[in-house]
Amino acid sequence: MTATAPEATAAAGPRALLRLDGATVRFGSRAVLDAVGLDVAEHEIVCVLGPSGSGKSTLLRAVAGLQALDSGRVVLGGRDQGGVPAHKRGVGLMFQDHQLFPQRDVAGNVAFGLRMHGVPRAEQALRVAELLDLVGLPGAQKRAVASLSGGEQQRVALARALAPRPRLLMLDEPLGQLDRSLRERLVAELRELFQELGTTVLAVTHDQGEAFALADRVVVMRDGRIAQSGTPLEVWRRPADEFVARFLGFDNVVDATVTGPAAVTAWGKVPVPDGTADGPCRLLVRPAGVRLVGARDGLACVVTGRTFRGTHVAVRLEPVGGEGAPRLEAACGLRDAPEPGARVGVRFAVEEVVVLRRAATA
Ligand SMILES: Nc1ncnc2c1ncn2[C@@H]1O[C@H](COP(=O)(O)OP(=O)(O)OP(=O)(O)O)[C@@H](O)[C@H]1O
Repeated sequence: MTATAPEATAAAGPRALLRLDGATVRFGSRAVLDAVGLDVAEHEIVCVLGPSGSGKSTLLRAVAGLQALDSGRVVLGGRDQGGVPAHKRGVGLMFQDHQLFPQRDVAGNVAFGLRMHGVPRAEQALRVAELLDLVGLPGAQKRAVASLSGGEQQRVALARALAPRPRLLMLDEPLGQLDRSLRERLVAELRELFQELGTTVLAVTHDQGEAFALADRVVVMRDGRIAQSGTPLEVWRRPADEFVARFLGFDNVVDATVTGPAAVTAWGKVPVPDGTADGPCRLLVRPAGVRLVGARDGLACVVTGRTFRGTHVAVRLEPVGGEGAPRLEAACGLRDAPEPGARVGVRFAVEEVVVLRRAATA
């Protein structure tokens, strides 16, 4: 049975460098990759995102040739990779724990793939110098790996993966071990670097911030299937179903019955976008669409908490007296956020309302 979302196969068209077609991996009776269809276009940066155990690493390993498929195909550059061993696939891999060789210096690590390919020594040295410049470690050839910081080691690992000029670079939680501020800086640098080099990248991460900052296209996985595929903006603005919405941290989700321009919900009437079909559905209201008004207006709520998020304050709200009405989160300006305990009214802004597809049951 093919359970791939329709968006999953549509993105890249005939210029796909990588195509997965019905890719399935089973461990025992469980399909860890379940008929996955995915195209990655030349020069595209695709990030696969999903909770732990959703099959992200298995997908990478299958593309790399480190995990055999039970059915389906991996096609690279138009060629079916069935039977092609990992070292002949021309893909670069960088793993979370970056596995540098501790007994070799930086140059020895970066040149590893070049030595394997029999590149002459003088050429190796030139390429190593070029790559160290590129990743922001000029002149680091002779440094011992153990003397490098985590971020520097990550850059060496990246230089090593890029050295043989792989046609596809695959990153598994590339920045997983690093602290948040370094990760944010490196992810922006990585994106610029890949764009400059025209590298085609397939990365997996469970960190949505990382995926959204790095990718041209985000693929959200759930239980071995693709739940949604789209540009970061598309996925952010229109999460396809409740699973994706909640995975992105959107928890203002409620049962609704649509009649014309509004839906009846446990929060009262919520306006819905033009063209929404009448009938029952699940609705998401992004926090930016939960507008606080005077306590006598709209849905009566009490503020139960607030968290500063840098650019805004996330205000948690408990509807008052609404039988079973789910809690809400509102995004408020830094100066407008009410205190915990305050009574407020809530109105909903239609531009932040999303009708969710029913998630396929896992
Ligand atoms: N060799 C194996 N034998 C049996 N089960 C396996 C094997 N490799 C992976 N699995 C199982 O397959 C599922 C998917 O694993 P995978 O590593 O692909 O997930 P993931 O999304 O990358 O998770 P994480 O984010 O935790 O790395 C998990 O439940 C895992 O336990």
